[in-house]
Amino acid sequence: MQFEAPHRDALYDIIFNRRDVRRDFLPTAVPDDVIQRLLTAAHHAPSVGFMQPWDFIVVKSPTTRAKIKQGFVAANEASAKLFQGERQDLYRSLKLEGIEEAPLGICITCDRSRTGNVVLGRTIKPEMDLYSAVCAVQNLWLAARAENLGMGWVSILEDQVLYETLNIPEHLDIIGYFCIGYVKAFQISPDLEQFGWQNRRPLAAAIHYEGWQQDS
Ligand SMILES: Cc1cc2c(cc1C)N(C[C@H](O)[C@H](O)[C@H](O)COP(=O)(O)O)c1[nH]c(=O)[nH]c(=O)c1N2
Repeated sequence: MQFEAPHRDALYDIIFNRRDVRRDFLPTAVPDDVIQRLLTAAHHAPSVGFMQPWDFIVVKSPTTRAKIKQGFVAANEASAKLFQGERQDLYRSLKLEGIEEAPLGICITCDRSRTGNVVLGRTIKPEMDLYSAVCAVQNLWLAARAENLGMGWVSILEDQVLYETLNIPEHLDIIGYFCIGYVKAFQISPDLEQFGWQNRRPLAAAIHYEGWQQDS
């Protein structure tokens, strides 16, 4: 298949308009066929040795989400204390999850033992399976945006909370917990930029031609 300009433009629109969404969620349920499309997109991510090390745990129950939220609250309090003075005040003012507001949660795990010990492409760099699972995250994020669904990554959470609440087998690694739902509006720029936490770095500062230059 040869893609034309409208396909290309649509993909770039999705990439540039994807946001980490933690506020403005609507309670509208995400239909099962939409969830299936999202997970199919995630499942088509690249993976080292074609390991497909991910699993997807779909969470809809408000009771389960309330338990996960409790875990966030504890982790967020501990995290806030790591910042000092005004920075801590700013941290505390940020909305960093939408666990209870978003009607859908998805936990993505990584089975590092899937397909055996010696995996094509992971022989030298063992972390490649984890990176593969993160590729599934990004597919999910972009597919969600294409469905006009907001999605937010919640990493301010002890893994143990997810192992216990979601009954996740110990041999799986936890990649992340994601809040998903329709939203009132998508923000144009990242919340962390809007609220003065961190600006986008200029692209030029991130590009290095022919190797790392002394002054970069
Ligand atoms: C691995 C990882 C983990 C987290 C995040 C992202 C990623 C990649 N981000 C979202 C992050 O703050 C956001 O992506 C950046 O601020 C850029 O904003 P946009 O994603 O472009 O809207 C995030 N946001 C948040 O509110 N709570 C969180 O716990 C996390 N954790």
